[in-house]
Amino acid sequence: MIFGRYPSRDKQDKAIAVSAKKFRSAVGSDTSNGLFGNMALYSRVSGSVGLITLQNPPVNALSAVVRQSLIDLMDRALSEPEVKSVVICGQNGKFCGGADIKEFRSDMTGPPLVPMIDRLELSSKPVVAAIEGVALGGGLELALGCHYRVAHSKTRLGLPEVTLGLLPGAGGTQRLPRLVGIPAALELITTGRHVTAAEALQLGLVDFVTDHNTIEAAVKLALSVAGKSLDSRRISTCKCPRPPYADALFEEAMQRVRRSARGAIAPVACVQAVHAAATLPFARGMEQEKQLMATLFTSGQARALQYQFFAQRAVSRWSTPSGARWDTSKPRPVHKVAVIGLGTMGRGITVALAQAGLSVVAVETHEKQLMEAKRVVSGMLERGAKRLGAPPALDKINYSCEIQAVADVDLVIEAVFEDMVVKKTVFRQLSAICKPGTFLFTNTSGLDIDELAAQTRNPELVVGMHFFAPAHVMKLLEVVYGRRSSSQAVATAMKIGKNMDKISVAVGNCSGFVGNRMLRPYLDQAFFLLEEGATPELVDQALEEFGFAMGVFRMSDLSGLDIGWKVRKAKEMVSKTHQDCRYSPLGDLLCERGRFGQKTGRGWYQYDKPGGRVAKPDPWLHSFLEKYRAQRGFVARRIDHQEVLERCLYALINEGFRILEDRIASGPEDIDVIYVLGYSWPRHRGGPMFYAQMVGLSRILEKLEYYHQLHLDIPSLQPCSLLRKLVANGRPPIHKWVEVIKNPHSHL
Ligand SMILES: C/C=C(\C)C(=O)SCCNC(=O)CCNC(=O)[C@H](O)C(C)(C)COP(=O)(O)OP(=O)(O)OC[C@H]1O[C@@H](n2cnc3c(N)ncnc32)[C@H](O)[C@@H]1OP(=O)(O)O
Repeated sequence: MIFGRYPSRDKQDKAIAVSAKKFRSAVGSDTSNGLFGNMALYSRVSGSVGLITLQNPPVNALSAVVRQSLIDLMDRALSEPEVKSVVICGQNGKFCGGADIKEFRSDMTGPPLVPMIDRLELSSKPVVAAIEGVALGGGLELALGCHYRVAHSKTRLGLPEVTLGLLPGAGGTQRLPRLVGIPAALELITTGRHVTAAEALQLGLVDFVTDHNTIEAAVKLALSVAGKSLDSRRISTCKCPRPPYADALFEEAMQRVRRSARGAIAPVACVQAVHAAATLPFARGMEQEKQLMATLFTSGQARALQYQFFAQRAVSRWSTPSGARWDTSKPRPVHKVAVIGLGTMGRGITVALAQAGLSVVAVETHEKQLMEAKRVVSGMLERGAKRLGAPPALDKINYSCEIQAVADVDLVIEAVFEDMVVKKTVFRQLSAICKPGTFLFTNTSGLDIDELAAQTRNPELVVGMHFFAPAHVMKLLEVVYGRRSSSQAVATAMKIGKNMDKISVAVGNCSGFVGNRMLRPYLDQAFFLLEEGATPELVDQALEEFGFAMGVFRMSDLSGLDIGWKVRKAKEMVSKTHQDCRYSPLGDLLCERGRFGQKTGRGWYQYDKPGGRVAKPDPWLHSFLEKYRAQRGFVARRIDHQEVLERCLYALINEGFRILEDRIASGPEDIDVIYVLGYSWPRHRGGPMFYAQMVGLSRILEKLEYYHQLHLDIPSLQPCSLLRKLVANGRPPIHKWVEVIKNPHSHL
């Protein structure tokens, strides 16, 4: 079980591509002497070709048993005199998803990958990789050890190890640049980007691409190259092509990864490893790769990134406190969806739905706005289609000014203005117009789902969908179940999210849900720090050094200070007197002066013009802060980066524990996925709850207690009782937290 979730169903792919099995029977091959290695199959096809099929569902990962089987079966192929060449393929139309990432968390056993691939390359008989589906990480490195590579046209290839905090440590950093050149190798290895078969062919990464039976094509090639010299086919023996501008290339790559990686160490190590390929003989380059890998492999960043990899998959196995679960709740089929309100969010949602192949009725009440929305949506679809090389899904959308147009849809996503009164009116209308059983989903960033559901005849059909802007681009979707949402409605929302290529996280209903609820104490601390003597520059610098793409104030300037101001005014926070509980009016005061951020050219920073993007420290703001402090009795003191991080991040984490305790999120992975995908939490730090574990729960508790004692008027700094309980329970690892939450008397 991973991270305390339900284990996934065996996701054996019903392969589209013709499988090795089918091919074997099609060519009437010699399977009678087939031998089952533990997780690879050996057979002889076309008389003289040894066919090795990796068999480790769902992605044929190179686990210890697979590696051993591969070695045994290669030995067998080499020892059989009738066998003149070898083809390696993967079961179920997937070549190989790489090393088994689950093994990284335990003591590695079984034969290592590097000598296995070296041995393969040294084989006296030609080895052809028949690549279908995916060849990723160790899977591609295995293919690079083969002498020839044949790929199906639908295959994706890549070295995504950097996204797991690693480098392609099975020779990938040394063989890839020798094969495709330094510029392409640098780009692929430092980004982990997958390439299509067509691009792979262009790069020289594969020798041949087929639309037909890949194994048949590979066997044909294997037959044709049998007995031929392999000297030029062993990549490790090739010289790495070194362009004259190589030094500048490495310099530029290093600068790029340092800039974009924001403290992540793996991309830097990737550049260093490729540099070794360019400057050292293969064996010494491999030594360098090994050394760099050793540092990465045990790093906290690798643990964090691998945790995030599994967390993003675990969130699909959702559950609610009332007992609804992913594996017992069936989504209802949805063919036609309506989107109500075609502002920025509604347009993005319309695009995402149409791109997912759903029929969409897009509704906006005013003709002029409808036409404008149609123009923008069509443009977005056309640009997206161009990128993907597919036709735009323009005909999937019908535009209407009439809300009655939604009468026959299966599902509505309401995306009108974020205002409870407006939304309630729309929900009452929808409830009256829609056919019975229509799901009514609302796009909201924090409004009460139960209050909206109460406006309808069937509150069980109502679910919240918190999209993130731009809605057709951002991967995250918070699916918010209310008190009365049916499990079918939740399952349907999760399924629609998946269809739109989102990572959906099911969360409970509360003000701000998970993401925005945790943001509140974080923002509050940032304001309080300004009151106590910090500047926006200092706070932002601390957060950016931590790994956020933008500090809180630069982010606030970008999104517009007026948005939060409107919300605070609606909640009457601006006008209220705050007696027991500290409230900073700094944001409100800036808005009152027309400083809305980038759009007005002034906010927490100054910009050269309204709409300008380069933030510069603003002397006006510094003197404004001084006057503010003097008027309100704050004595400015020196604040360092450590305090900024502790106050902002620990307050946010504390709210995360409250969310877990309230069962709004069903596990820490939910929170961590939401923060990494929706709030730019640095991925190499895993997410706020994973970070809390890395820092140590006792330390977080101790620091919160300390700051709370200093600021008794800030309740969000008061340590949550779940945090205390976890510390009292001996600080269990993150995957055991759920046990403590579910069983308050648990003694782990
Ligand atoms: C040194 C390091 C070396 C040599 C490496 O090779 S590191 C691994 C490099 N490979 C990768 O990073 C590939 C990771 N996998 C994927 O990108 C995708 O899973 C996929 C493109 C291969 C397939 O995608 P999809 O069809 O959408 O399926 P899922 O992503 O949902 O995955 C299905 C389940 O398989 C588990 N999985 C996938 N890859 C691996 C792996 N390499 N090792 C172990 N397990 C893997 C994945 O976690 C899913 O299972 P659950 O988590 O849902 O239980």
